[in-house]
Order: sequence, then C-alpha cells, then structure tokens
Amino acid sequence: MNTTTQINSVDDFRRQSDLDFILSARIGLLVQILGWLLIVILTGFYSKQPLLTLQLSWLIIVISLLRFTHIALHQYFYASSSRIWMATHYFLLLLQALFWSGFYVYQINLDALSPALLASILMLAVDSNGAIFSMRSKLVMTQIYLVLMLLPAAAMSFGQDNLQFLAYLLIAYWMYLLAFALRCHKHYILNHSFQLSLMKNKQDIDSKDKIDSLTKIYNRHYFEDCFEYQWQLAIRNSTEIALLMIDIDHFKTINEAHGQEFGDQCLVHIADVIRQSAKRQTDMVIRYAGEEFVLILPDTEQAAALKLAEVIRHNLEFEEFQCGDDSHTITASIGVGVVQPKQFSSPTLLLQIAEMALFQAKIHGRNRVELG
Ligand SMILES: Nc1nc2c(ncn2[C@@H]2O[C@H](COP(=O)(O)OP(=O)(O)OP(=O)(O)O)[C@@H](O)[C@H]2O)c(=O)[nH]1
Repeated sequence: MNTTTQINSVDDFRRQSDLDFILSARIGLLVQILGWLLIVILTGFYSKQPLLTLQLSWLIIVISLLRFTHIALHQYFYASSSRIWMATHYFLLLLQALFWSGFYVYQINLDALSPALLASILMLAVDSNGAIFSMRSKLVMTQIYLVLMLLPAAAMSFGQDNLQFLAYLLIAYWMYLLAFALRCHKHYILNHSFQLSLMKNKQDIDSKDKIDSLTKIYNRHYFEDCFEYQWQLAIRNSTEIALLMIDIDHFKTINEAHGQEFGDQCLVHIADVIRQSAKRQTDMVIRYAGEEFVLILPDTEQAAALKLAEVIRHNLEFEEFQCGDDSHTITASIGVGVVQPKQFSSPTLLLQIAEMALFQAKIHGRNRVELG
C-alpha cells in the first residue's frame, strides 16, 4: 500500500495529511485495547464490577473494531468521499476519547482513590502523549482530542477535596502537551514544505536536463541518454529501429529575411508539426542542433519510416508558417536510416546512415526524403 502521495498542490498536501492522520492511528488502537485489559485485570475492577466490565469491554471493542475497519477500508473509499471519510474518522476518535474520560469520571464518583482510577489517569496521560505524535498532521483535531481526554478529568478532580492537586497536575500536563503538539505540527509542516521544494527543484533540474527550452521537445543531451537505451531494447527484442534526421532548408535565409524572433517561432512550429505527425507514444522527437531535428522510431520498418518522413516533409511545406504579418514556406530535407541492431553494434551506426542520407537529400536539391 502506497502511503505517500506526490505533493504538488494544497490538495495533495491535504490528502497526504489525511492519510498520515488515518494511518498513524493504528498503533493507538492497540494501546487502547491493551490498556483496557491491563486496567480491568490488574486493578481488580473486573472482580468488583463484572457486569459493567463486560459492558464497557463490548463498547471499547466495538469502537476499536469500527475504527480498525474504517482505517483498513480507507484505500477503497477515501478517494471518492474524503470529507465524509475524515468526518467519520474524527467522530470515532472522539468517541474513544470520551470513553476514557467517561471512565475516569465514573471512577471518581465511585471511589476517589481506587487503583482503577489511578490506572485510568495513567491511561489518559499515555494516550494523550501518543496522540500528539500520531495526530501531528492536524493541530485543531489534536487540541479537541486533548480537551475531551483531559478537561472532564481535570474538572472532576477539582471538585474533589483530596484530588485538587491532580486537577492542577492535569492542567499543567495539558499545557505541556499543547506546546508539544504545536512543535510536532510545525515540524510536520516544515518537513513537507522541505520535501515539496526538493521535489520542485528536482523537477526543474530534470526538465532542464531533458527538454529544449525553446521548442519544449527533448534536447540532444536526453537523446544521447535514451538512444543507447532504445538501441539495446531493439537488440533484445530483435526489432528494427528507424531514425529520421530532419534539417530545415536555407534556415539562415529565413533568419536573415524575417529576423531572429521569427526564426525562433518557426522552430517552435516545426517541432509541433513533427510531434503531431509522429503519432506513436514511443516515437521520440528531439531538437538535435539549431535547425536540425531527430525522430527516433522504435520497432519501425523501412516502408513505415519513409512514409512518415514524407508526411512530415509534406506537412511542413504545405502549412505555410505565419507569425504576425510575416509568413514563410518551410521546406526540409530528411535522411532516413533503418537498421536491425546486432549484438555489440553501436547506435552511432544508425546516426551515420541517417546523416549520409540527409547529405544526399541536400545535394539532390533539398525538400526531399532520402533513404540511407
Ligand atoms: N532563429 C534561430 N536560428 C537558429 C537557431 N539555431 C540555429 N539557427 C540558425 O540556423 C541557421 C543554420 O544555417 P546553416 O547551417 O547554414 O543551414 P541552412 O541555412 O538551413 O542551409 P541548409 O541546411 O544547407 O539548407 C544558422 O543561421 C543559425 O544561426 C535558433 O535557435 N534560432
């Protein structure tokens, strides 16, 4: 089960803090059941009040089972109804807090110094302390939980002459827990903001490493990384791999006639045309050099590669490029190489074949496709 979502937005953060809140409640559930068993057995509460022990045991078991089921099913239902799911979680959690403070209040009215009362104070202290960490993702909920756990106990102790010291101790403890809760929550937020900024930096670096800033297609650096990989994949699968080397004709003249900005927009348009013409998910469009593009076509035969090269050449020529009032007809020469890579061969081979074919296309008059 994946408990960590990638945090890119406020919604992602809310989802992650909900999940942290839900999942960290699991240990608390065990503590509650164990704590209850120890209290009723070790303090003799069961022998004094067997019927009440059974009734309360049922109650705590039912609440714990409901909470356990709710936590276990979160992966199926949380996504579709996150608010209702969290509201139910809070409700069951607060019910459990009320169980413990109710038990304390009942004890104090029955016998102010019974062993079960002292044990339940210990339980309130242990559980509240554990809650600070497990609920660190939701500060308001932690505070409500502490109020329900400790306020009734403090108020009732205050009302008993011989237990007023306990009321002061509980209030002091409560203050300490509030400060501790604030600190834990602050750390939680800081940790996530740190992760978020790390992830953003990584995404920036990744995209700078791969993507050409002008045309937003893959850059040569990425091409060098992935061409070798595609080559090895083709060897492994015994498939052909095609490479189209596309060079824009007389681009220098375009720059000189219309200016650098027009030339830049022209390159963006060319990248779009190539990207739209190559429709397979596995096809890779790369800006190889200034006005030179490469298209890698994994698992593609010669006839299909030639057909696609012709489509690109045609689309470039017949969609006249327009930028403001200026327009220009773009033509490209395309060299096509297709090979079935053999063990221990180098991908440079395919690159050389396509480059030679491109050279042929240029010397045979440009605006044409040649096979290497
Ligand atoms: N606007 C713009 N021009 C670029 C960019 N990168 C390269 N160029 C220009 O592309 C032109 C390439 O010129 P050449 O290599 O002589 O090729 P060509 O003029 O296209 O001629 P042929 O390829 O022989 O048809 C140069 O003038 C470069 O300045 C760019 O990012 N933006």
